[in-house]
Amino acid sequence: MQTILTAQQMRLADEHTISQRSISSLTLMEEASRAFVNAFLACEADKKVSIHVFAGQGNNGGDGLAIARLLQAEGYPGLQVSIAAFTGRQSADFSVNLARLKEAGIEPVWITVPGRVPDSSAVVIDALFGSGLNRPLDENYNRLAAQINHMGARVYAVDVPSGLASERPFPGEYNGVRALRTFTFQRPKRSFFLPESAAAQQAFEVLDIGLDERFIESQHSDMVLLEPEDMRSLLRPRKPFSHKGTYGHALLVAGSPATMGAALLAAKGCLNAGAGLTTLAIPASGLTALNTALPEVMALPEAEMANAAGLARFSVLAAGPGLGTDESAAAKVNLLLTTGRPLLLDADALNILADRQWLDRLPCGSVLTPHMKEFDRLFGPATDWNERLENALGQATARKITIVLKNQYTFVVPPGGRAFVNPTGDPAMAQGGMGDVLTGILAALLAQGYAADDACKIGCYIHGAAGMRLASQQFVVSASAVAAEIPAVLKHCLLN
Ligand SMILES: NC(=O)C1=CN([C@@H]2O[C@H](COP(=O)(O)OP(=O)(O)OC[C@H]3O[C@@H](n4cnc5c(N)ncnc54)[C@H](O)[C@@H]3O)[C@@H](O)[C@H]2O)[C@@H](O)CC1
Ligand SMILES: [K+]
Repeated sequence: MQTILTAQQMRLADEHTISQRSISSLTLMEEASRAFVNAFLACEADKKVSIHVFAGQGNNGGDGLAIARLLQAEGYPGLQVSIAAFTGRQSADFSVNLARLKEAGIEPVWITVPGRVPDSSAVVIDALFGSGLNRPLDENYNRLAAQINHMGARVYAVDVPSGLASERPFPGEYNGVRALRTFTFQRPKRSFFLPESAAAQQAFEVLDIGLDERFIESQHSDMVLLEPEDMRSLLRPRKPFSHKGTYGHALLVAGSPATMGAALLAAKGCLNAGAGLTTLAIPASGLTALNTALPEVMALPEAEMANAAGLARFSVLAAGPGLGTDESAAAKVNLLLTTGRPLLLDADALNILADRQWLDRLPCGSVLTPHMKEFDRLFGPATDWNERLENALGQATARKITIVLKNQYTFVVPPGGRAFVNPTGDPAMAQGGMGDVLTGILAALLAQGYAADDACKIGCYIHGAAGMRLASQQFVVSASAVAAEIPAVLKHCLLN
């Protein structure tokens, strides 16, 4: 796991590293700039490309000037450097790098009043502001950013796209530089995981600049990034002499006559993520489809969904995919709530909770898997994703539940004030049924005895990893293909 730092904590990590390694901040800046240049070389190998570096006067600008000098030494002749100096003072390391730039024979252009910038460059390096940005861009910088965006160049941002705040995007429409790619130092910034950052960058890559990892990991943070190694330590291998009873019995209450596919997808996810037994509670009209498509899965006769005592034999109770929100669906959710046992609820089960105001009946230890709209219906509207995430952090702790807030980067939010960011997934997975498969996977992991937070971390990770594996070969990835890929992904996560 990687702790995601605030801008202030990042500064402390810089200072700590500088004193611990007995190096100057200038040396660290040079190392960061070298790391940027190495990553840049991999993307822009043609040395004849025209490059325009836009630098501010802080340390991000200092990086920009060092990068320009290093790129010239790498043999890129077509370099221009512009320094935006509408306001503000030069940082000490900026000043030294300005002198070094001039020594290297590069004379920068100073932009002190708004005007037209030359727009012929194929590549822009954006080093106006980095993690020091602490207020929205004013009109001058906004205009410059608009001109850069208008150039149609391939924009590489240094550390942070200029205009994007590191912790949480500023309210309102994004008015900064729009980067193709950000090369960010040591850690992704917290705002990169919030969907509003899509306006500022298409992708980011993290560069190790040698900051002290022990110091970074000792910092308190409300956001932690999951990594492949976490799966290896969380996942448990199948045991010798084990049998189907060892791995739990999941009940999935799902499906309606028109949406039986959702129930089947959830059941397929559950089977493939290793539940010992999977039982589906579906309307009778779905039985033929179930027996044909998934012969391993059992069906619970509808009459048994009226008796809470009969549910005691299941090790996990899950509901939602394709369930509908009518009276009979609500009666099933009501029955599950009366058991007083932790529940796994998704999709329509969440809508039922919201519509009937049953949220306060939810037992501690439950897991909810809403996407944005479902979350807002349950917990109230939010003006932006940061507010929504903070609400999720508060709700999970207050209600002692785990909220899986789904998005490109899904947030697993257990009680305790930390959101675990899932890094896996691919746009090829943007298709109906994905959430149903995730619910089945989570049910299987809970049935196998994983704690709710661990089940959600593993489940989200392997679900996205399955999609990524398939997307490396395919344009689009279906939900049933993701479910089918899960056993191989689990094996890979355990072994690697
Ligand atoms: N501290 C270090 O040792 C290192 C810092 N590095 C670089 O330093 C950057 C951070 O540098 P700084 O802290 O100097 O900050 P920036 O260079 O991001 O910004 C410079 C200054 O601009 C001012 N400012 C903030 N918002 C503004 C706005 N909207 N309009 C006008 N002025 C505004 C602030 O006073 C800020 O300090 C990182 O992003 C990274 O690129 C790297 O060189 C690695 C090492
Ligand atoms: K920048």
